[in-house]
Amino acid sequence: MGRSGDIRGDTRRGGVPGAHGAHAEHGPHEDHRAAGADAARPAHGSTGVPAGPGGRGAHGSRGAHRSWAQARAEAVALGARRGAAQREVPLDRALGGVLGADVRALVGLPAFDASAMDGFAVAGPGPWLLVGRQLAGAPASSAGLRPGEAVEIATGARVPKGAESVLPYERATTRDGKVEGPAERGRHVRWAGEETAPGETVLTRGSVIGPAVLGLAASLGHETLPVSCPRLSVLVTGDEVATEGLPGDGRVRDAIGPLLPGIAGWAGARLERVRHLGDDRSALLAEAEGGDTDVVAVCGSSSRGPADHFRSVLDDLGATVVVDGVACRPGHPQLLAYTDRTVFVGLPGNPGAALVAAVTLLVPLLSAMTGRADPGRRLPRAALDHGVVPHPADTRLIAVRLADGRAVPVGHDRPGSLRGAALADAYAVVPPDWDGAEVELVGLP
Ligand SMILES: Nc1nc2c(c(=O)[nH]1)N[C@H]1C(S)=C(S)[C@@H](COP(=O)(O)OP(=O)(O)OC[C@H]3O[C@@H](n4cnc5c(N)ncnc54)[C@H](O)[C@@H]3O)O[C@H]1N2
Ligand code: MOO
Repeated sequence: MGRSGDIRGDTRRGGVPGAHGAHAEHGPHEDHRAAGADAARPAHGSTGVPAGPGGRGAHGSRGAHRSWAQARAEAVALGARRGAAQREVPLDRALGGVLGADVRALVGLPAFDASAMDGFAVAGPGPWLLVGRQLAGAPASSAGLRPGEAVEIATGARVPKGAESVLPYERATTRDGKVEGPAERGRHVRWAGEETAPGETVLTRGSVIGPAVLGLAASLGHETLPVSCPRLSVLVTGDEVATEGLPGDGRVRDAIGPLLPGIAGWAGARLERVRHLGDDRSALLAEAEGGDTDVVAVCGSSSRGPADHFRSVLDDLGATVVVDGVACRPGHPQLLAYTDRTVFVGLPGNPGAALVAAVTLLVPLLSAMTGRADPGRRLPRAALDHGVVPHPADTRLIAVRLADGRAVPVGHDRPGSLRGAALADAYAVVPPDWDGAEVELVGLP
């Protein structure tokens, strides 16, 4: 509804008559939030936003909005406190996981003295009498070499005892069963343990298990790796939310369930299941109470409407609420809470806002649970279109493409839409006091 999704209209100063950039991202329907949402907010947050009538938000809030940076910091701190169970996973299933413990070398690398070249292993000064051949995988003769002797040797073959170097073919001359050439003491042999000592720590907890990690682990003799992987389940609420078919006539397709497996995997977690509950409070309570995962994300119940039961369910569970509202646009209705068993994250129902909330709370939480760095925070700062207007109180997250070191808004980034995010490489983080300097970027998977 309302204005075109063109970013020029949405974010450039003066692009829309009378529109402030941040406010303009909401359609006319939602414009009550431009003026009213601040008043409708929970009581004083760190952003200095005034409370609604009676000192509480118009929604009867009990909490205070966290700044966007504080909210992320809270999620990281909670994730680090909770951690995640680790289990031994066979190498062929560990790709993409996160190491739950340091990995040590079970053997030194190389594990034996091995030739680094095809040629001749030689002992003492030359010329050398050729006494045999040593191929890779073959046992070395126990006698070894005496000074003045050589064996023809293949790359990767065991270097016999007594040999001091390998003379590559291209530097050797052979005549009458003898070898000559400029052998250099110690050269062209990979000596046992010279690269990695036995017992040395080669990888640390929190490292992402990529292909090279798997190869390294195998070369060090590991069959399994300690993988730490928080388990996430998702509860999608909303009677209007359908899982198939064409949207319309009051029904929307679930756009959050399909994006969360990728978010979870990116953050080093595993999404166990997505359940659709309608607006049934008792079902939400039962699922939240009986969950067997480390983290439960509840979608579409983060506001204070008549069918938003998440807060009262958290009350019933005796949960401690850490974050109740974040001073960011979109995505301000977000929640972070925990019980002894479970961490809960509340994502707004508007899909574009849900993705912003996911990178604000869920990804930092899950990555901190495994001790890994937040995958969204790998990008350097970038210059941003100066036409972007900051929100007076909230941090804006603006979908951008990255080109030549600049962040270029892609538009289409209304809270209810994922179109902008689908086109974007990252969100540009525009704090309320933005002065046009380079902005932080939060990468998207
Ligand atoms: N009086 C106020 N009303 C609202 C405020 C406010 O400050 N004061 N904030 C608005 C904002 S911002 C958001 S975001 C939403 C968040 O509300 P909920 O998390 O409770 O979500 P719902 O109300 O259930 O849904 C919002 C919107 O999103 C659609 N939806 C829900 N789930 C899905 C899904 N899985 N996939 C696609 N679309 C979904 C739903 O149909 C609604 O259109 O509250 C505002 N209200
Ligand atoms: O704009 Mo709401 O902020 O859609 O989360």
